[in-house]
Amino acid sequence: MLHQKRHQTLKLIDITSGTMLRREMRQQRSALSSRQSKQAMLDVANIARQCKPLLFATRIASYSPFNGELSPALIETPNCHQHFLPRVDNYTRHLMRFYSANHRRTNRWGIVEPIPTAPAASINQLDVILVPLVAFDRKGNRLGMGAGFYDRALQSLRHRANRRPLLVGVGHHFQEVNSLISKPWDIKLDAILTDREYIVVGSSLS
Ligand SMILES: Nc1nc2c(c(=O)[nH]1)N(C=O)[C@@H](CNc1ccc(C(=O)N[C@@H](CCC(=O)O)C(=O)O)cc1)CN2
Ligand SMILES: Nc1ncnc2c1ncn2[C@@H]1O[C@H](COP(=O)(O)OP(=O)(O)OP(=O)(O)O)[C@@H](O)[C@H]1O
Repeated sequence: MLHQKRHQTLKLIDITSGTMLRREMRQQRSALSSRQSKQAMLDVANIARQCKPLLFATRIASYSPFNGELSPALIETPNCHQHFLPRVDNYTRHLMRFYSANHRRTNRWGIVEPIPTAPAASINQLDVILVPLVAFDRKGNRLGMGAGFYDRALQSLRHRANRRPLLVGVGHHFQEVNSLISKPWDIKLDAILTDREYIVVGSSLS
């Protein structure tokens, strides 16, 4: 009951303040035990089998989880022969790009990222981008870490309808909220993959 009340409150907070929602969700994520995180990792891999674009994709950008993010590490991508990871090149200029994941190091936040000499991928060379998130809604709105790295990195997709990567948000089911306010710079997700379901945005099936 208490849990339900808290959940309802969260959904209201969401409408007024992304900052508070972000803090709540990040706390909830970090509070998961390692057993729960491992189970969620197995569950999301299972659900990902319904995501056909992932099975066929040859170039995929994913992320190396930190801060309680749901790990995509066990998701099967049988046709992927080029794997990319994000790297923040300039924190103050909010510059993030995707680079080949073949050689990696750990950065100042403890996130595994490609080394400086790794080849870069332009956004349109990618088939699927697995996007980490702090909160999401079923309309494809996403709340991230709050630095605008993904929104800026993906902004070229704003007016591009064809030949664009599929943007698949990945998060725990409890990171869903009723409705997030869409900001002018936000790039919407095409789908969301959780440990419980694969949600196709705009599909009545989801
Ligand atoms: N797994 C994963 N990798 C990712 C991202 C992500 O969200 N998830 N990013 C998506 O953006 C980029 C990293 N973005 C980050 C944004 C904020 C903070 C962070 O911890 N900020 C501190 C305060 C900043 C500081 O002074 O270091 C904080 O929020 O407490 C870390 C990474 C690139 N790689
Ligand atoms: N394409 C853009 N051009 C200029 N500024 C942007 C752009 N995208 C985001 N920003 C700025 O970045 C800041 C953070 O945006 P927002 O709160 O939407 O981040 P987020 O979605 O939580 O983070 P991220 O995109 O890194 O996952 C905002 O203040 C916004 O002004």
